[in-house]
Amino acid sequence: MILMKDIIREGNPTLREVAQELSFPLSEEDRQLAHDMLEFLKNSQDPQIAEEYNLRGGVGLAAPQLDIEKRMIAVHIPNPDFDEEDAKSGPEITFSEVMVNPKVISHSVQLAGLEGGEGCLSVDRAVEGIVIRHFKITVTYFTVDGEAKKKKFKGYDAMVIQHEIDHLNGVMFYDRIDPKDPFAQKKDIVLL
Ligand SMILES: CC(C)(C)[C@H](NC(=O)Nc1cc(F)cc(F)c1)C(=O)N(CC(=O)NO)CC1CCCC1
Ligand SMILES: [Zn+2]
Repeated sequence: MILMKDIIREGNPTLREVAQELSFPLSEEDRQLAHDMLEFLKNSQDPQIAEEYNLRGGVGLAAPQLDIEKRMIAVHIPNPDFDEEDAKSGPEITFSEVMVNPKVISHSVQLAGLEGGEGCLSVDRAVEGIVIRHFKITVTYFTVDGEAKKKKFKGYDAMVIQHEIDHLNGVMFYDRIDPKDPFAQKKDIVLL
């Protein structure tokens, strides 16, 4: 199983590399990697397992964070409004998938950012400021079995996916904080 010690931290040059596309069919090794990445996210969101193995609760992970320069990301996004007492609150998990060779093929003009800023499993410090991203994105990607997919994301899910795809291109979240206006007071952005 993937542990925090397997996640490389800022300063490791791999985090600034552009990762390579995978070809299909995936090798057994790449299929195992995909499984392990998604399992890490599920483990990290399980209070018992996270405590036992000292895992930071993660919603997304990109292969370069494991020092593997391949275009593969895993996301396991809880529904912030989920309430087990209220069936109307929707599913517990909004999106859970390993995305191979993901690509943003179009996006909204409208910008957005998480009001509380962002962090990163590879960054052991707080970096303040609004990370400016697209409010809506359309993404093509392949599943582990090589099935081509195209999906639209908006809001929080779109933020997570953009954060992970950035890792495939050597971009860190703080690269997208405007140093002259870190709290984006002068920008027309949707605060999430
Ligand atoms: C860096 C960290 C703070 C751990 C961040 N988690 C997070 O923002 N909230 C969270 C965690 C949960 F477990 C369940 C939940 F619903 C919400 C995260 O996983 N990432 C992923 C990452 O570092 N990928 O490389 C950072 C997020 C910042 C915005 C998008 C992803
Ligand atoms: Zn990250």
